[in-house]
Amino acid sequence: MSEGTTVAVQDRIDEVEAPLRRVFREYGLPRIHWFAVAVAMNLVARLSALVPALVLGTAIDAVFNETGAYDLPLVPASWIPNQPEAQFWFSVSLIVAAFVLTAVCTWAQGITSDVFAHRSLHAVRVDTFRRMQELDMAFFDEQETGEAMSILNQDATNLERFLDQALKNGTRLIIMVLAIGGLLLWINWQLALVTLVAVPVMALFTWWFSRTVAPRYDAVRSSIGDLNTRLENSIGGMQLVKTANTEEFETERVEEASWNFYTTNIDVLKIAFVYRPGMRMLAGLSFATTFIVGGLWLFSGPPLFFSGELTVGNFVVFIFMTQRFIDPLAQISNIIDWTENARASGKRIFGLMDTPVRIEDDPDAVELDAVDGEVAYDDVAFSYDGEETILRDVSFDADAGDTVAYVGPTGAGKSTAVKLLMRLYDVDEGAISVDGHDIRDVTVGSLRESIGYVSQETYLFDGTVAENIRYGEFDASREEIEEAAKAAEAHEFITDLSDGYDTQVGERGARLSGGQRQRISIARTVLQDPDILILDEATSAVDTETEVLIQRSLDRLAADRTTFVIAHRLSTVTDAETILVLEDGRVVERGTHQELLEEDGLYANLWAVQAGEIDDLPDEFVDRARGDS
Ligand SMILES: Nc1ncnc2c1ncn2[C@@H]1O[C@H](COP(=O)(O)OP(=O)(O)OP(=O)(O)O)[C@@H](O)[C@H]1O
Repeated sequence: MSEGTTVAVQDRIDEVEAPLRRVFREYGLPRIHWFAVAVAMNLVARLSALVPALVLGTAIDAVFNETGAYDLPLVPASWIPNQPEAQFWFSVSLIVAAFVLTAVCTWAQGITSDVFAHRSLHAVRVDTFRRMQELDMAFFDEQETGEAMSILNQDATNLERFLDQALKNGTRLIIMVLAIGGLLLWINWQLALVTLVAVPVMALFTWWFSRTVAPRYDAVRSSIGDLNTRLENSIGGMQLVKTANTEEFETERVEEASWNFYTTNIDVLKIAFVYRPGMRMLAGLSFATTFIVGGLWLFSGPPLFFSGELTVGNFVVFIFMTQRFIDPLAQISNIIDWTENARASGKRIFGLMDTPVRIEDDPDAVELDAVDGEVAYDDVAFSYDGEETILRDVSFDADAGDTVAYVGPTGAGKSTAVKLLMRLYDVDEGAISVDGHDIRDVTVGSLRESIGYVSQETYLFDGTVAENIRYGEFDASREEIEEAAKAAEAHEFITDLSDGYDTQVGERGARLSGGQRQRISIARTVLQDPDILILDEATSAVDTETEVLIQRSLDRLAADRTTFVIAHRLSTVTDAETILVLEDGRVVERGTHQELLEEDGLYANLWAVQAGEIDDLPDEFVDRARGDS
């Protein structure tokens, strides 16, 4: 038995490892030059931001108190003037220059890190969307639209915030901790140890937080997907909601999904409520201890086990620097927040990207061109879930130009049979061939290009009538579009619309009637001029008058090409070369209309009911259609 078409995206999500490393490797590395410039600018900006405090401390001791020599790290002694007044102005110039440098570099760093993040995410979003389109229909059967939208929108945005904010602040943090830590140790290593003792404690606390919060973020991401699905479903079905008077019911369902989102968020916040103030407290403690020890040192010499000298200038630098050192440390909570959120989102994005594409071109696939339209099904069997067989032993040959009709009770597998021809799903057993080529040996693109599909569920894109007819044949001229519309009996109503072919159809064609939408979709197929045509209950959604119009255009469309018709109304298929009667996934009768009437089986019974010759189907057929048998 085959594994069926089930696409378990959730399983893939669970299997994704180190998603952020992967984002960086696959999307960050190709744009690493932007990141490198951002890091360099960050480095210069952060280091130059330390200069004013350092210069101030030195100036206090050397210029004002005259208790120390004027020397600065990395500044050659020959540059430093000897006179106190000159030293004062030298200090002022350094401080101003440092401020300007910090501002310029911060600006440059902001731009480059934004460009890096947004370009990387643009690529992630487009790749994810492309991948999603490559997945077979089973993915779209199972995946809710809202969930897919939330992966493309929110999850991508979370990654963007990681690449932008988290990396920017993360590098800033590393630079600050290393630079200031080093500087403090250089100025007075003993007092520096007092300040730095907070670092390992904060690191441990952060490690605990990120481990505890990670699974909770997975739940948040999943609950927002559910909420989006709920909203998308309710808004998409607004007509039904209104006519069924179920606004309250829908509100309750949205409320439930929204509440679930709230509770998952609160689960994260419960931990964050401990962590964030905890980090602030540790930061405050570190600052206060440094201040107390340093203050006592200045008043009455080194306290406790400390030794050596601490000048006023040193103390001022320490207080400034400790503040600058502690602030980014306390910001770790935000970085962790962004990172964990992005990690959960990255798993969902890569889970989708890792979902295998099962219907794709064989490496040796050939283009299917100049198609005659011979179609053969050879012992085809298929199941959607790997368990319940939907089609079995389906075999027939259709010559080029033939019309093959599928008839039979609802759920017999008629639509499934034609979907297999378009490779929306692959057969489990047997084979389908076009012009003698197994459809798995030709490119999916060329196969689908040679098939036109008109179904009862027409889908129009938001845009004009002309754009919808041209969809897929983007080079078509206005004349060709109008010719196609005329052949589809649509030209007249289109010219009566307010803007003719330039009339906006509204979302999903909402401003048009069902029959009008149907004729636009037929015009699209006329323009496509396919070699093989599939009409899946193409006239079922319209009134009798429109049906006559549509049927006329369909007959014209079907005239010279191999056509598959699925019809409940048997009067529309009496001319078919072959009628296949499907029941429970098997072909139970086959032949022309006349032959099948003579056979006096299921088809003859269905015909008799539709022709009004008998009032009802025999009970056994009704039971079977109900699924009682
Ligand atoms: N995407 C799907 N996933 C799982 N099962 C499906 C899917 N589509 C159809 N089925 C099942 O396959 C069986 C055949 O469905 P199909 O749409 O081919 O029948 P049909 O003969 O075209 O019915 P109808 O005349 O009502 O359109 C049904 O039992 C249906 O529930």
